[in-house]
Amino acid sequence: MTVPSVILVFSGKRKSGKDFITDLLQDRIGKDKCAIMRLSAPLKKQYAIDHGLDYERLLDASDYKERFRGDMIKWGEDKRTADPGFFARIITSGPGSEKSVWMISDARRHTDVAYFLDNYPGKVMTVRVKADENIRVKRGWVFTPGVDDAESECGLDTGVNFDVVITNNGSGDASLDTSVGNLVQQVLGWLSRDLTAQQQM
Ligand SMILES: Nc1ncnc2c1ncn2[C@@H]1O[C@H](COP(=O)(O)OP(=O)(O)OP(=O)(O)O)[C@@H](O)[C@H]1O
Repeated sequence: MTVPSVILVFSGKRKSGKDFITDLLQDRIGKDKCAIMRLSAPLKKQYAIDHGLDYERLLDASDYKERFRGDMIKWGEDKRTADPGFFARIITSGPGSEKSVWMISDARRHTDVAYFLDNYPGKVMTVRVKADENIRVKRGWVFTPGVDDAESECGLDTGVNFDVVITNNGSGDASLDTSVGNLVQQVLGWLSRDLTAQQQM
């Protein structure tokens, strides 16, 4: 099993900007050091295969993805209930797993967070991305019953003491720059501590 120096486990509501923030962090930390891993990626691939669908179209922000979202969520929940580490194990053994910083961009349930905390003690930072509802609407979010009130959206609303909370109401927001900058510094700090520890071994 590859063990990175830092694992950032992200969660947040739809259109809060999880992808935007993880992309930003990856640019700042460096693509050579940092991988973005999506728990939903193998879910979509396997769901597409099982249901004869177009995998590429499930990945983008199209209506196609929205049409299948509800059923796909249920299918994934059933898989995760049977084996909570099923998707996490797939993404952490694939491309990018050799890098020292992993960013899991879409944790949804307590079992997702628990998987990383249990398997990588001392390496995990939990990060919550937040955005005001009106901002999420401007980004295209429409409340969808069965999706936005499901466990996959609300499972982490309570019960996790997030290590970092990022408020992402827009790129002109100075607090966004500050919180991203602080997180980058923390990650670099963990990386250099790990490097020093390895050199002393
Ligand atoms: N700070 C920001 N400045 C400008 N645009 C942003 C910002 N944050 C997010 N966006 C834009 O808002 C849209 C939604 O963001 P993003 O895809 O990152 O959200 P998400 O939380 O990953 O959504 P989902 O859960 O639906 O996949 C994207 O078009 C993204 O570029």
